[in-house]
Order: sequence, then structure tokens, then C-alpha cells
Amino acid sequence: MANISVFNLEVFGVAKWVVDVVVGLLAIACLCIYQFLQHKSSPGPRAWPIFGSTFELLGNLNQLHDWILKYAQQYDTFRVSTFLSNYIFTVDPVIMDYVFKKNWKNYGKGKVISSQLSAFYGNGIFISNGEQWEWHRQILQRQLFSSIHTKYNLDLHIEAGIEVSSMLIQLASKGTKEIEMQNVFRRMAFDTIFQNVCGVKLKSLSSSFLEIDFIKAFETAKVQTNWRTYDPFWKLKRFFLLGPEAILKENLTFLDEFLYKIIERRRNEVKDQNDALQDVNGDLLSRILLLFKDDPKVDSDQNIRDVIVNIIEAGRRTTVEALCWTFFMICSHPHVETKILQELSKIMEDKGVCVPIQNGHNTKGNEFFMNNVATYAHLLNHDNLSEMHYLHATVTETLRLYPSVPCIAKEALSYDKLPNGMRVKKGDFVNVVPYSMARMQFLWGLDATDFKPERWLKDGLFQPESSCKFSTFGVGPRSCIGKDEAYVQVKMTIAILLWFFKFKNVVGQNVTYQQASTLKMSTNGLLLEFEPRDWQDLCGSKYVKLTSAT
Ligand code: HEM
Repeated sequence: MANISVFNLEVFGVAKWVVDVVVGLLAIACLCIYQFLQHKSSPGPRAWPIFGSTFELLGNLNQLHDWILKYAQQYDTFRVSTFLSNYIFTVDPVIMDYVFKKNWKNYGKGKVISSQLSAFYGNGIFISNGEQWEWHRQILQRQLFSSIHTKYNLDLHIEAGIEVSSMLIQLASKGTKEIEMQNVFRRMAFDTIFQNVCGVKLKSLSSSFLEIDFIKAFETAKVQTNWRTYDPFWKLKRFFLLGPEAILKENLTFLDEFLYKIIERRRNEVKDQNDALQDVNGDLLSRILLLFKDDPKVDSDQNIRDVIVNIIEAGRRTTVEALCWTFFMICSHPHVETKILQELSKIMEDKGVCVPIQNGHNTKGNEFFMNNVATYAHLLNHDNLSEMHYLHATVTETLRLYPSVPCIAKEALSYDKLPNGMRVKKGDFVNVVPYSMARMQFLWGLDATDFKPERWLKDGLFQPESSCKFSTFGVGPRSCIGKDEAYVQVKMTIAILLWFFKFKNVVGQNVTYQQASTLKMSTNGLLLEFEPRDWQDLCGSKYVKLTSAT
């Protein structure tokens, strides 16, 4: 009996070991078969067992959007499985319509994204769903489109254009001929969006290019938060406050303290204001504190802080990318520049306005030049801007080919089936890819990859396209709320800078994008040659006549 027992135990021991191995192998085999079947039913890059396409994806991170484009050109909709998640990419307007409009409630910000990003975004519009999202959207919608805020915002963009012109003319008079514009626009956009939201000037443009602590903290906190989406061990690092998590905490503490002080100060100012003064403050914070003072959520500094952080983040980089790429495209297509200038010239002439601009700024000095800039800039308003159809087409064509948000991700909140039959599991990401959509011949014709502002014009008037085709601002209930504001800023900046300065791409620079959530230009940015414009060259006798009449 004893022998049998020992024998049985031995046999059992070996069998358990074997069973463990066999069960393990079977599990891997099942996973491989599952992945194989999933991959067979959903086209895309080659998927290896367990790791899926992780290595191919990582190998292409620097040119991610063109890697996605390569597959989008083969399959309108395809799947990329990775070690961490499943991603579906699509350029199909029908699927976009379904995910963003018809079944949009199923595609939001899931638990994974929220837990990774909430340290930075709080419960703000970007990562909330349901009632919380509705509250944020409603507050922003009512304020961003109020006439007092749009006027306040217009003035900010005029002042920003004047400030950049002042900086350029000062540099030019010291003999500087080249400038890296991404950094200029980055500072300009941060200053304007911060003042737009908080009513406070950060002055990063006029600070002799010193870094402003708040901007540094904001940008660092955003980058470190983003790293969580790539790092499976971020929770562990947060627990032990290691590396990136320590940096994140330090910067968030600074950022929050700074914002809470502003909120407190503004609350006190608003408390002292009577209703007659309601229309004085145009910044978003004042408007919200004034107009929603009976809303209990507005009592919470945390909620207000979340509104501020989310809107700054929404507006700061997107407009920088739009400005950089538009300037790059204008400089690469001189005929486009000429047409924009003709349009500006015509608008001024039609108004019967004589802008007192001298021929050659150097003869009368920077002060005279800047007076002209200020006079011209203050003539621009929403009406003029909406008459600039060619400029509007140029900005739109740039945003088509170089969308500030090149890939819009939505997380499936429950199982679903897309209109093309592809299955979507809870937690899968469905990504609509404006960068690829712009290059699809079936959407834009044989010249899809060409830069042609004219494709947006009919008899000189701008013709919009469906948002499921021109997907740069998204579509449906969660589409971009700041689209109009973005156009005002980009058009205003171009209308001022291009009128007073001549820009040229510096020869030999390799302008491309870097891996980021927006289509940021690579670390060298955008190097442009610049000089004040010679008006006789530009407008010939007609403009001189106009000028000499003043
Ligand atoms: C060229 C500039 C801009 C582009 C290309 C752009 C694009 C986008 C895109 C693609 C989305 C996501 C849509 C979706 O998920 O369905 C978005 C959302 C958003 N954008 Fe913009 N945006 C720009 C400028 C701005 C500005 C200046 C502001 C604010 C002043 C702003 C505020 C927002 C907000 C608050 C959301 C979140 C909407 C929500 O979830 O309900 N955007 N934007």
C-alpha cells in the first residue's frame, strides 16, 4: 500500500507539473487562435501572439500618422492589437457618423483613460461622461458664444498680433533675419488662452523669452500625465512617488495652488460687483462666477479649476499647430500668399479705409511702424474676418492636411458592432483619423494630397464640407466647442503678420511632426526668414496712392 501511495504521489506530482504546462500551453494556443481569428476578421498589421502589433507600432512611433495612413490606404477600417489595448482605426465617414453621432453615448472616456488622466484634467470636459460632461459643456457653450466674451476674445487676438509684430520689428531693427516661430506661437497662444479664461496676463511673449513658471508647470504636468498611458507600472510609481510621478505631483501642486489663488481673488471681486457691472469682465472665469452663482457646482473651487485646466489645454496647442502649419504652407506656396494679401487689400479698400503705412519702415522708425500696425489691427473685426474667404479656405485646407488633432480616440463603453460588421469589445479604442482621411482619394479626389485652398471655394465664397469628411474638429455632441474661436485667432494672426512682414521658409530645414497628441512640429520647430514688407513691391501704385492720400 505504502509503495502504491508513494508511486501515486510521484505520479500525481509529475502529472500536476505536466498539467500546469499543458494548461499554460493550451491557454496560449487559445489566445493565439483567438487573435488569429480576430485578425482574420479585422484586417491590419501583422499581429503576433500576446504582443499583437506592439513592436511594429513602437518601431513607427516617430512617423505614427504615416504608418496609420499606410494601412488606411489598404483597408478603410483596420485593427491594431497591442500588449495593452485594441485599437480600431477608420477613415470611413459612415463609421465616424455612427461612433460620433448615432451611438455616441457608447463611445466616451472609459475608466482606464479617466484614471490615468484625472490627476491633470480632474473631472473636466475632456474625460467626463454623462451629467458631469453635460454640466461642463453647457457652461462653456453659454459663455464661449456670449457676445461679451467673443468681443473680449477678439481684442485679445488683436493685441497678440500687435505684440508679435512689435517683437519682430525690434528684432529686425537689430539685424535679426530668422526666427523659430513655433516657440513664438506657443507663447502667444498660452498668453491669449490664459487671459481669455482667467483674465490674467502671463506675458510670456514679452518676457524676453524667459520661461514662465506656470506655463512650465502646466506643460510638464501634461506631458507626465500622458506618459501614464504608455506605462503599465504608473500606479506603482505613483504609490512610491518615483520618477515621472514625483515630477507630476510637484508640478500639479504648483499649478493648482496658482489657479486656486486666482479663483479666490476673482470670487472676491465678483462678490463685490453689482448686477450693473456684469458686463465688464469678459474672461470666462468671471462670466461663470457671475452668471452661474446660484449653481451649487460653481461653489466648488475644484470644479472651476477643472473647467480652467481643460479649456486651456483644449485651446493652447491646437491653435499653435494650426498657426505653424498654416504659415509653413503659405510660405511654401507663394501664390497663396499673394492671394491672401490681395484679399486683405481689397477688404481695406472696400471699406474706404486708408491705412497710413509708409514705404519702408526704416525711414521713420519702429514707433511709426507700430502705430501703423495698431491702426490696421484695430480695423479688423468679426465682419472683416468673415469676409476673408480665401484666408478661411487656406486655413481650412491646412487643417485638412495637417489636422491639429491627427487622430481622435473614443473608448467603447460596452460591446458593439460597427456598421461594417467589425466587433468592438468594451475598452477597445475606436480612432477616427483626420490625418489619413485628408489623404484619401475616395474622399477628396485624385489631388487629395495637394495643397489647394481653391477646393473650398465656389465663385470666391467658402463652401463648408460635411464634418464626417472634413473631420478635423470632430462631429456630433462632443465635437470641438472652440472651432470659431480657433479660426478667429488663426485668421487674425495671419491677417496682421502677413500684412506687415514677409516670411520665407529657411532653406534646408526638415519640417515634420513629432509624436504627441497634437500634430506638433518636430523639435527644431519652424524656422522662418522674416523682414518688414516693402509696400511698393506688394501693392504697386494703387496702394501707394492710397497711402499718400493719408
Ligand atoms: C485649430 C484648432 C482646434 C482644433 C483642430 C480642435 C479640434 C478638436 C477636436 C478634434 C476635438 C475632439 C472632438 C471629439 O472628441 O469628438 C475637440 C474638442 C474640444 N475642443 Fe477643440 N480644437 C481646436 C481649438 C479649440 C479651442 C481654441 C478651444 C477652446 C477655446 C477648444 C475647445 C474644445 C473643447 C472644450 C473640446 C471638448 C468637447 C467635448 O468633449 O464636449 N478647441 N477639439
